[in-house]
Amino acid sequence: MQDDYVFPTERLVVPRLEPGKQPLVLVGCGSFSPITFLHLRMFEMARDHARLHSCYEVVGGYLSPVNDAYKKPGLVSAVHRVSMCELACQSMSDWIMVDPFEARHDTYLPTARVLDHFEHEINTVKGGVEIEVLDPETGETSVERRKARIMLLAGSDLIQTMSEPGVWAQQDLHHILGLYGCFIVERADSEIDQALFKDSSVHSRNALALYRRNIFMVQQLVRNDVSSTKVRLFIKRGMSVRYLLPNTVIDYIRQNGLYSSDRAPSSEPASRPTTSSSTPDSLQKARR
Ligand SMILES: Nc1ncnc2c1ncn2[C@@H]1O[C@H](COP(=O)(O)OP(=O)(O)OP(=O)(O)O)[C@@H](O)[C@H]1O
Ligand SMILES: NC(=O)c1ccc[n+]([C@@H]2O[C@H](COP(=O)(O)O)[C@@H](O)[C@H]2O)c1
Repeated sequence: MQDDYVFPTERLVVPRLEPGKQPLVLVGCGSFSPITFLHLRMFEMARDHARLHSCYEVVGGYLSPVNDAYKKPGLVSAVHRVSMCELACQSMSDWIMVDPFEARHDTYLPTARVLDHFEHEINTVKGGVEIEVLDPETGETSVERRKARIMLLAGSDLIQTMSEPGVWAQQDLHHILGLYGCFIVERADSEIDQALFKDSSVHSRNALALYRRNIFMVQQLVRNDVSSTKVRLFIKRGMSVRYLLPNTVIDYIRQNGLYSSDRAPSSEPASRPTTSSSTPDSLQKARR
């Protein structure tokens, strides 16, 4: 990891928590090649869902673009993907941040390790997040620190892969779903089979059923089916992608000539993870 890395915290909000609510930080892991409006919208949907239907209040949101070593087709260099995510957040959001830690790491990082990084930075290094506390007797407010819950934010296609063999290490699933949890935004072409979560199903011993209470399903009340794959295809064909992603990102893509040819996405050398079965190659094979 490079020396100039600084964990971004400048957009963490300081909410006045209602009684019984706990602070929550959402971590969106993905390729973001390129980032679309739907990726940003996922954070808004999850924040509403948390406020209305859970004991959590979102205090921060992070995009964590995957490392180049993930080698997913269509992945342009992490330098570009991080830049596009930063442009999107700067121009479109006042609370979503980009953490380049995973993208800049020497090797691919399984999602469990990425969430550990957020837990470490927010709850160990910072000692938690700031929240506003109201003294009911005096009516005065003060700011105090509380540990934040860290959760993964993903689309329903990702949670489906959690029951596919070879994509996730079992110990990672127990770690991600048991220790952290996730907000899952439904995706048009990835209907969730509820049997995945039922104790009586054949999946009852798997992590999805075991930690069902830590998995929050977020309905898309206004369906948006945009995907990075479609955006890349449109650009390659010379078609318009306006209103599918921020103009700042469209300008960046044009200036850097991204996605217009089948050029290899990155020339950076990638080393392999050795700690679990979740190697980039095994993940991509399992998902083909
Ligand atoms: N239209 C969508 N609805 C719900 N979730 C989505 C949608 N598009 C992306 N996501 C989710 O956003 C996260 C990050 O997306 P990522 O860039 O990895 O995938 P993607 O947009 O499907 O890209 P690609 O098309 O390159 O596979 C993933 O968890 C994915 O499930
Ligand atoms: N074993 C793992 O940790 C594992 C498996 C599959 C996807 N992921 C993550 O999910 C995110 C999205 O991946 P896809 O773009 O392949 O859906 C990426 O950040 C990737 O690292 C992690």
